[in-house]
Amino acid sequence: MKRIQLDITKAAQFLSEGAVKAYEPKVKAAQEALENGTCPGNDFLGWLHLPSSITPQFLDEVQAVANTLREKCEVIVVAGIGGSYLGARAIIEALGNSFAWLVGDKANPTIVFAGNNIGEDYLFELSEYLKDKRFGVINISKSGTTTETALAFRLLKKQCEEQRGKSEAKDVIVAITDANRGAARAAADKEGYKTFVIPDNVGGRFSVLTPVGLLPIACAGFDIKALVNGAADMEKATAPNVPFEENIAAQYAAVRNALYTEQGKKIEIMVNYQPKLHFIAEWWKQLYGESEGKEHKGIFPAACDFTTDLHSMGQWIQEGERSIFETVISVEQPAKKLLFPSDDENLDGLNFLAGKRVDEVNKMAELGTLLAHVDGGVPNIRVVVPELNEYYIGQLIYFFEIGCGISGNVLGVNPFNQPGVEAYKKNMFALLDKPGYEAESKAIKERLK
Ligand SMILES: O=P(O)(O)OC[C@H]1O[C@H](O)[C@H](O)[C@@H](O)[C@@H]1O
Repeated sequence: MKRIQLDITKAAQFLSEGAVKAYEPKVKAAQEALENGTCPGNDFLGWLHLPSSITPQFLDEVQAVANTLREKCEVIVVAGIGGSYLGARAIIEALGNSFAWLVGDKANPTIVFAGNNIGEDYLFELSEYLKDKRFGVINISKSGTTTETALAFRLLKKQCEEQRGKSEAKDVIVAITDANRGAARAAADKEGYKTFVIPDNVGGRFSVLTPVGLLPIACAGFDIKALVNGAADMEKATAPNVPFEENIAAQYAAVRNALYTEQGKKIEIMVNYQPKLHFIAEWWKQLYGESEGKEHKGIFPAACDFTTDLHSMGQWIQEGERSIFETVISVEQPAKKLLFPSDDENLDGLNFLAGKRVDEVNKMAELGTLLAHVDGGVPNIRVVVPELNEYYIGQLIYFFEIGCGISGNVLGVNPFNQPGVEAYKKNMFALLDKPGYEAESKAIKERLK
């Protein structure tokens, strides 16, 4: 099996000589602190050796529950937000057919997502769509109290029970939540749902290799053993004993910190050339954004889909403020093969491409863009993925997780908390007159007068 590769040469050229190497001691210290559990947030390190500690028996148990849902449901609604949503969606979309919901795939259930917004139209339209479907629900929330998810789940549970009857609904609703606390746990215990526990020491954004990601991914028909294998191989390849030059997570953490502190590159744009990777970037944005954006520090993680966004954001990237760098996920081999046909009339002038694979054009777009953006002053990091399958996606996931753990420690923040996300919730509850928020309600309404 191949390994994901990292090429930082087109980023390092923007830095002073030896700048990446200069980060070696800091990166080593960060890795040791993670390994020894001496870093800030050390009660959230359960993800660190998760891939190598998942047993085949556990994966069999997840698969068995997935098989039951697959048998009994034509649609499975995955309810969750943030870390309880993005990993599953990222992997399912990266591995799936781009038109999954249109192709009438009889072998696999349709997976849809809810609980990640409060859009009334979204929820109404979802419930309309589900009306004549045999559907099940995976209710995912680590805290078990997240409003968006709880709201969607209340609607979905009611609809599922109305359509299938309470006792059958019980068999197609699964909860993934805390072992003891939260409303999702209370409902699961009362109704007798099958449950999986999100370990206390695995934070939401690091939880994709727990049942949070594994169950929906298995339900979609993908190989969770290969996924975990890929992650476990990357765990080995990025272990603290791997020399700095060979450790791609250490290199990634070093180069992005060097670009940030030495060159003032405050925005990292994750770029893909395969539309099905869009949600990998969404997952990555939460991982790095919530981990590093605190104490008024941190690189802002952004994302673009190329070549799509070259026709919109391309101008800004080429010539706007020079505060950005790019991290490109480059897929070596597409899964499918499509050749450009020749055309006798050649009205579009594209006969020079006849007989070439579509990917050959995509790769030249990628190379041309890389050179243009580097010429325009945008440092470029390339993450090369051999192909999009479960094994390499597993590698990619762990690479970004460990890279994030190291990078956040090098930056000097606690990468495993997210105190800032509470501010909007407090205001929202106060504005909605949630019981227990009486004083806040009064204060916020004063401000709005
Ligand atoms: O899994 P839950 O407890 O429902 O949390 C879902 C998400 O929402 C929170 O507000 C946090 O910002 C995220 O880190 C978390 O992943």
